[in-house]
Amino acid sequence: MPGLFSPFELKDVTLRNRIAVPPMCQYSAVDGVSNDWHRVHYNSLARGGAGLVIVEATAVSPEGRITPGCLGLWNDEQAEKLAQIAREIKAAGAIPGIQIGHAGRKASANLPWEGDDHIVKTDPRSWETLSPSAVAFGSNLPQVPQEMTLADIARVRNDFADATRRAREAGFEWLELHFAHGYLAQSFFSVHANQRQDQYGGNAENRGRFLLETLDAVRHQWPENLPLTARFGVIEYDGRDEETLSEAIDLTKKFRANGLDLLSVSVGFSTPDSNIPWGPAFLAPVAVRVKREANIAVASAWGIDAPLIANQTIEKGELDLVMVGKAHLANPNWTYQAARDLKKEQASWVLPAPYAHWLDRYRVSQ
Ligand SMILES: Cc1cc2c(cc1C)N(C[C@H](O)[C@H](O)[C@H](O)COP(=O)(O)O)c1[nH]c(=O)[nH]c(=O)c1N2
Ligand SMILES: NC(=O)C1=CN(Cc2ccccc2)CCC1
Repeated sequence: MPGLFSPFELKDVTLRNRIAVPPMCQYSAVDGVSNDWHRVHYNSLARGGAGLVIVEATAVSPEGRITPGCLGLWNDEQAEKLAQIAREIKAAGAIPGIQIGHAGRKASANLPWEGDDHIVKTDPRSWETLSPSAVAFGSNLPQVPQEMTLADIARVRNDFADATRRAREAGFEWLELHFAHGYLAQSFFSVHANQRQDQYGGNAENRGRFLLETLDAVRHQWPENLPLTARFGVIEYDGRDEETLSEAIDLTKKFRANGLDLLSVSVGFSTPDSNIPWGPAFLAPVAVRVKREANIAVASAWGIDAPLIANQTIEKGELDLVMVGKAHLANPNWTYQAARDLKKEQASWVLPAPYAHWLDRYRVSQ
């Protein structure tokens, strides 16, 4: 059986295969509350056969949203609506995951298809952004954020813990902390964004402190028997990669020692002046290095959407989980298509009975 379709056990959770739908913002919420767009979206992805479906970046507080259209988990109404989505993902045979995060200095932005830039301050929809230091990202996000006080840091850490409790009560079985893509946690780790002189800035240990403290606060709210994971930008492609990777691997070892079960390896996106080597599975070799050197289960994404390549990364023991993003927006049944490409005939292994029964038996076309 192709490695891609082998089950994956992590703590008390078993995924039916090694395919995950990574979090992908839908920018379709009002006041952070999910609606029918999200229900149909996540149901179709779960019915498509992936082993794990991770709900998009969900903000731990109102100012932690990237845009006004982002989901939140800072109140009980949001949690109740998300609980229905968790139930429906599970009913379709996938494990329900959710990513929680804080957008930091990338917050208060227009939807991607409405500018993808900071909302002008005179617009009542805009809000003040927070970051380790008063340093703007630049480019399309020029707003200078407020430097966080120690009280801000403690509050946001508690917001992560509260959102974790709500995620657990909503029935999610896989938690992913958003420590990547230039958002708040990544910014604390970044030499570009973090110029603090206190215990949260300067050397790599200090720049990792917020992430470790947040992991610790979350771990106390998340059940010991369910996977606790993080998506972390381990490389920036900013000319400092060896140093960043080495620091990131050291921090990942500390994450593992403090209860992290898997790392979803990604890019930092902390500076607009990066030189990303876009291409099929470009990040896979970096993920393999993190897996080997930090000795932790890893998932990775970024152009790993050719079934043969995806299957190869699993069978060669390079990745434990493949995250297939944009390809799932084009085809929610990507997993079924991959099963056919890999000649794993039994559609019933990846699709619900109303579809699989007929596809298994009466396929006249190729
Ligand atoms: C529309 C959309 C929205 C999001 C994303 C991407 C896209 C296209 N991505 C990144 C995504 O999870 C994935 O890592 C990348 O898209 C790379 O994988 P693919 O090359 O698309 O398979 C993303 N990543 C993340 O950690 N949290 C998120 O909420 C989002 N949101
Ligand atoms: N919330 C997130 O983590 C997001 C990540 N993205 C990563 C990305 C960067 C560049 C190209 C594609 C995707 C885009 C949208 C939101």
